Amino acid sequence: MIHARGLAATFVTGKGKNQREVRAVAGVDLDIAEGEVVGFLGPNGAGKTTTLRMLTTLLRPTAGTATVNGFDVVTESVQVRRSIGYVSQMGSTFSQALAGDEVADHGQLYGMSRRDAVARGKELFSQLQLDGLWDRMPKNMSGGQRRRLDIAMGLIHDPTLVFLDEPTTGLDPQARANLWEHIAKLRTERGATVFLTTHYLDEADALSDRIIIIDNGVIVAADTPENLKSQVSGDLVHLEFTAAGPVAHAAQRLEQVGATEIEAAGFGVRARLRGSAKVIPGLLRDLESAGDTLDSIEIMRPTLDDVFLTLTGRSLRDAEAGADTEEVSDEIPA
Ligand SMILES: Nc1ncnc2c1ncn2[C@@H]1O[C@H](COP(=O)(O)OP(=O)(O)OP(=O)(O)O)[C@@H](O)[C@H]1O
Repeated sequence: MIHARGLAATFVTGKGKNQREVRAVAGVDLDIAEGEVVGFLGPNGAGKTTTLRMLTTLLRPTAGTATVNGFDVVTESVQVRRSIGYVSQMGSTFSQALAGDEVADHGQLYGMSRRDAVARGKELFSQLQLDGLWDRMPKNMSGGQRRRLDIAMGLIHDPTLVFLDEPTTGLDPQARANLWEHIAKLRTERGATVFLTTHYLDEADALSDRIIIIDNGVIVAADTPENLKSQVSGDLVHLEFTAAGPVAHAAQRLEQVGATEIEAAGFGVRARLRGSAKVIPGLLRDLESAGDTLDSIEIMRPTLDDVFLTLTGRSLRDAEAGADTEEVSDEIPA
């Protein structure tokens, strides 16, 4: 479905002495099979949107090659565009038109007859829980409804491959969860392949068969969420005692059972521990028989943020905080 080799995009920004090159995407290889839901994850400015724009033919690669649905993104851009659905980060519904008309117009742009476009649009409105909103202006819809309308526009011509750029950004948790359901159904009910960018770790985890992590324009990992998380060195275990006394003993016991990254502070100790479900009961018995009174215990399974931290040495949230926030021009090549 999608194959890319050495895909790269470099932008030149500024003028004269201030001119500089930004390597937004620095040689990306991708292979995405039919029916996969792939989450493309990375901090702000990592190169997600730029990669997506190259794959959807909105931006010409500086180097490398890519085929989408068997068509070359540079020499067969028209065929690529016709065969995909694309829902951009900004959404596409700004006009004063009624929602249903916009969706049907969009279908006609793809060569559908008005009749087919309206019929298909109505079907999509019903599937995306937009019933009754055909004659409403998008500006009078809620954020979640507008995002689902964007998705209806992206699906009107029945593409088998759908690109979604940050589909749930700005939505409240309930609207996000609702959109997740619809995205999951794209595959289960329509057999679509979905390539979505996000910086929500929970979203990537919940929706994707496979996750591709990009950082500074380079892919740093590509695997199933489970495999990625199993690379992280164990669960995070946090033991809290009623006094400082037992902390040193607990840290020692944790070390003996193979824990790493042991940190003791105040009345507590935290560490990474592989197979914690098997090890913890014995450890607790030992502590109890030594008279160490435990106040609380918390065991946290590794998250995709831990994966990002292991791979890059930074937390995804810190990476976001330090992201390049420079204003950029929007170049769409001829
Ligand atoms: N048209 C442009 N001109 C100059 N620089 C650009 C342009 N588009 C993107 N960039 C730069 O390329 C880098 C990657 O940007 P991109 O939008 O692909 O990141 P992203 O991972 O999608 O980020 P976000 O999560 O914030 O959408 C950033 O440093 C950005 O400033």
